[in-house]
Amino acid sequence: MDVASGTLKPAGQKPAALTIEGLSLEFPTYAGAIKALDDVTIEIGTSEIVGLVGESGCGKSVTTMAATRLLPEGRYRVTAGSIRLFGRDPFAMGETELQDVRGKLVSTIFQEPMNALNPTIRIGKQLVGVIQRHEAVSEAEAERTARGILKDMLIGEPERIMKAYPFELSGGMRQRVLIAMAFSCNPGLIIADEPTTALDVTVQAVILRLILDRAKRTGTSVVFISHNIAVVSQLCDRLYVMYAGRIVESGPTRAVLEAPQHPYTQALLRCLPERVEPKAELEAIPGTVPNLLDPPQGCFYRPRCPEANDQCLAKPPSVATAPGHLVACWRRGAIQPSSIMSEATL
Ligand SMILES: Nc1ncnc2c1ncn2[C@@H]1O[C@H](COP(=O)(O)OP(=O)(O)OP(=O)(O)O)[C@@H](O)[C@H]1O
Repeated sequence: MDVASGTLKPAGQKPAALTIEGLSLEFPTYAGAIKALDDVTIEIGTSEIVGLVGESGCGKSVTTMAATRLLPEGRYRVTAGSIRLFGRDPFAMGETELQDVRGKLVSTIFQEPMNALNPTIRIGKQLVGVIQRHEAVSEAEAERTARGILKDMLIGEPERIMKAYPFELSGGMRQRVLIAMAFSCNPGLIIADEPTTALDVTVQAVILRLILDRAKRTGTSVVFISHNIAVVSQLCDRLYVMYAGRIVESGPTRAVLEAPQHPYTQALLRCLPERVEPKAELEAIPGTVPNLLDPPQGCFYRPRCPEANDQCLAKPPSVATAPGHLVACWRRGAIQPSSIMSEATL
């Protein structure tokens, strides 16, 4: 099954970059199990640019970290579902295979580049090290590749940057270096986990564009993770909207923006600062996100949802409302979606 579109794929087609089907995952704690993911289904096709959006703590990072086995081993339990990275099960991989996959097939760009760079080693040496770890090339060749990718990241003086230590660079420059590192082994999939949240707004757009442009040129799939639906909408072919560990809506970006069906997606769009008049008060979604130790019965958005009724005491199934557009809501269509988009200024 092609999970994204609900259609059958022709036999022999290349496996998707990432397929997650019905994944449920929890963190056991003394206070009980934190149910971080519940029945999450996601598919990222080859060369596809996909956004994963939702409020802080909804499970965006846990989803992709589970897929790349970056969650702390022994501290979580997968209670249902499956993951395939380029057709392979990451949970069936040994440490060597896993190291090979991370870097060669999948690279993650995190929010804080300082944590990902070694502060005591010059940038050039780190970049060359990454390239040589994954490709049998000479040091001179790896240096040439490193310089080329840095130039691609609009770094005017790659020589100077290669000689620098991480602390000598601005936050934006460090993030460009990390992006260069992520692309340096031509991975099939890049996971960009809030890569610009720590940067100035002016730098953010440039960095996101750099990732997108390079990915498009190289045919790399990208998952952009963000709490800002406006930001990812400008970059992605498809969107997944997450709430309290569940995917509540997914579909082609245009369809989700122009006809959002889930009251949570509609609320996210209403709360965009971009559509608020200058000096007007910003709207917020009333209520708070549920406690994942003890989530509410049925639809997790029910306690905050203005449309909820007794039917919402049962878990809503994911239903296709248009080709590739899936919504998990009993009350889908209860609000006229067009009224939201006509107000929004995306
Ligand atoms: N190692 C862990 N141990 C216990 N709970 C965890 C662990 N990692 C994540 N969680 C919990 O899992 C839930 C999902 O977290 P996650 O980091 O995926 O959210 P997120 O949507 O990426 O949020 P943010 O936008 O703030 O990064 C949260 O309730 C979080 O507290």
